[in-house]
Amino acid sequence: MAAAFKEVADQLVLDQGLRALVITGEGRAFSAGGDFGFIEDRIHGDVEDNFRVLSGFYTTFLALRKLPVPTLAAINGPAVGGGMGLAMAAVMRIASSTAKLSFNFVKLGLTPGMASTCVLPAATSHQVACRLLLTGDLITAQEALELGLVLQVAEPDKLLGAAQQLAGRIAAASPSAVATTLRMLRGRLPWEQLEAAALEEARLQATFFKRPDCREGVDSVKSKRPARFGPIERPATT
Ligand SMILES: C/C=C/C(=O)SCCNC(=O)CCNC(=O)[C@H](O)C(C)(C)COP(=O)(O)OP(=O)(O)OC[C@H]1O[C@@H](n2cnc3c(N)ncnc32)[C@H](O)[C@@H]1OP(=O)(O)O
Repeated sequence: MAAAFKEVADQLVLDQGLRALVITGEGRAFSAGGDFGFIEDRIHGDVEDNFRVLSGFYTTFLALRKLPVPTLAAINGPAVGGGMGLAMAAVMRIASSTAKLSFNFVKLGLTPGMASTCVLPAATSHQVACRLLLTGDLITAQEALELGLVLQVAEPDKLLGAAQQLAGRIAAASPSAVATTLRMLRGRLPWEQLEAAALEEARLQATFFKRPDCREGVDSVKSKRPARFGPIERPATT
């Protein structure tokens, strides 16, 4: 899916008529993040291989931030882990009133990915980033609105329309003024900084997959039971 996503993003870069992009999930979720099967592969994988796969995975989705037009995420259902990271790669987010959002990495015994430690404080506040990344709390769309994580909450049947309306208002503005404004807004969090954060996070996460806490975290999330994590292990370094 990441490869297909990158292919579409690469084609869209060439589309001179594109003014704004709306992304949403198919089915009832926006994205549940890393598939359990993919996570199992990382648990059994070699650290270097994990790093290669994770860095490719995360930088692919962050490619949304390289598109010359604003991307809006219409969060139609659960957005968790890397799925929430994907929503954060958009410049604005509108959530369905039924959506649930979480950066649940720590609940899986993992450190964050998708440059979340860099993107989330910049998009919200340091306090909000600390709360969401250190607890892995699953929050409602309404709470996400109060925390400034999403711009708007819409009823499920109005979600796509609300996102398309916002995209339409962007499309009606001067394309070159929008493009330059977007470039300046993005410049406050330069791509080099984002990429460095994504790579540092991928490097750390690659090692955390190999720890017993990850096995326990995944089992507990899958079976919806409280986790029994071990004591602090020797701090990992990048
Ligand atoms: C490198 C990448 C790192 C990451 O992205 S880390 C994050 C990985 N993702 C997760 O840990 C998400 C775990 N899932 C959940 O927390 C919950 O689920 C949700 C909040 C997404 C949705 O909750 P609810 O609406 O109550 O649905 P439900 O009954 O828990 O799940 C519906 C079906 O979806 C399957 N499912 C959920 N998440 C995943 C996943 N990540 N990979 C594969 N399957 C998943 C379940 O097992 C179940 O399936 P069935 O209907 O057959 O029982």
